[in-house]
Amino acid sequence: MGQTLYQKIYHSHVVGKLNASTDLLFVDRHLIHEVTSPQAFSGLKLAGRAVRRPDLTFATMDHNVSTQRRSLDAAGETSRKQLEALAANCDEHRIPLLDLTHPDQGIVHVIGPEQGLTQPGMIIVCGDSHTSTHGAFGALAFGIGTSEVEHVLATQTLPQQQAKTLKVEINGDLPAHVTPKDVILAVIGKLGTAGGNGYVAEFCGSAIRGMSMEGRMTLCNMSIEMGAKAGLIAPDGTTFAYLKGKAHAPQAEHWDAAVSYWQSLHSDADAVFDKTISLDASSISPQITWGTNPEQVIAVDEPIPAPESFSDDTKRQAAERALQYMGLSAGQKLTDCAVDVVFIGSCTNSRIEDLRAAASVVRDRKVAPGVRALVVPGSGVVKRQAEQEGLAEIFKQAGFEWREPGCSMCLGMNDDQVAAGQRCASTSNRNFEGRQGRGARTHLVSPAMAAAAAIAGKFVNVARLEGAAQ
Ligand SMILES: CC(C)[C@H](C(=O)O)[C@@H](O)C(=O)O
Ligand code: SF4
Repeated sequence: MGQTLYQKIYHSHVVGKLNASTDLLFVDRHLIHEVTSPQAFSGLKLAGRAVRRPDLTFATMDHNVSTQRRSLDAAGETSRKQLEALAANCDEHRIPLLDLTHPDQGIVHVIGPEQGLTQPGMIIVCGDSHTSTHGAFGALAFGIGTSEVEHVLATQTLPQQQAKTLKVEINGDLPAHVTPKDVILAVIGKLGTAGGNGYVAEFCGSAIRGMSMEGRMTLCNMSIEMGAKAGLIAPDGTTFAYLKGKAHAPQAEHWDAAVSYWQSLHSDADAVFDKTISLDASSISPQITWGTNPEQVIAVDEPIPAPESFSDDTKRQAAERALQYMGLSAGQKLTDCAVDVVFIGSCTNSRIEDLRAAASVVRDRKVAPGVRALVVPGSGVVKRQAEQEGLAEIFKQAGFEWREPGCSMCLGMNDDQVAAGQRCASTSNRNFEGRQGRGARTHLVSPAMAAAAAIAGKFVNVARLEGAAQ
């Protein structure tokens, strides 16, 4: 029987067997940031151990940084301490760090691919759940806990058990204005936030093949939001073209050898998946979440479902509670709801293509009065490119704030928060209670939809925004 892509990568990394079901896997890349690494380094110090492979470990500052000004203390005392600890640990163990003075600093899941650190066939881990993003390159990438971060720092290996395999097949053409963000929200809406529990998902089908690397990253980024351990896409010409020439990508004579290995990284025709779901791309409309988990999602023109429409008790109760928290009622249309804040950013949607999509909606228009709108590029590389392409100017002219790179308003860990009761159109990946600040109400959307909301001052189907570009 053939193997799935996941199984191929898993098996090629086994360096030891710990018991009947647990293997020890070699880790090719360990990415670290300021939030989940300090305790791991303390543990290492207590045990008197060194970092085993500082050359395979890479750090960036992202969660706690201020995107308003480049200073370690700009987002408060706790942030400053964590950022300083990261800098000291990287210095002591000779780990490369993209700090606030580095021109390429940015969100960990944006910088990895950009620097060519993320490559097909690798195992990539990070103390961060959205490490699944890197799966877009055909790497097995997943988030780990702080004690596992310590284990990887000390040994460059990780004990693992094999996950089940889930195939998510998406064929057909996406309608105009429907983006990879809408696709993954629709998949989560169908599968539920627990539907992927215990699985590694592989996305395939003609709609996936047609996506850029940025789009594939958006998709894999949110595979954790359906409970999957990781999301994967087999590498192809699009992947190779993206990687060619990147700083850490294989160079010169190593390139061809790497590509010929990468070409073997796909699920065999006779591989058997434990579960399969499929979706027709042409049936997907722009999506928006109405509740407090990413599964509570609808097409933007649909009415909010009634809690009674859920047959499952837990889901019904979750819907009731979500409506209360969100200040919404069943049957209401989100296109009748005003927005207070628009956030375009996060490791889901802060790459150049996301900013291009948003800018094409914003061009020659103005942010509606009373709406606070910000664009936070995912990295210094994205920021520079957006400035060169004139996108930054389009945003600023329209009344958006144009920021420095970082996680920003994706989560309330820095100086960007949504106030209690305010409604935010956000391109991030989580709409949990309090995620963007205590009492904040988050609606997850694509960059184009967020941009349209900023202009209209309320949620609107970007396809119907008068004279919408694209
Ligand atoms: C802070 C970090 C541990 C967390 C994660 O693991 O995902 C964060 O990035 C998030 O998005 O909630
Ligand atoms: S941008 Fe948001 S989701 Fe991504 S790593 Fe930062 S906090 Fe987590």
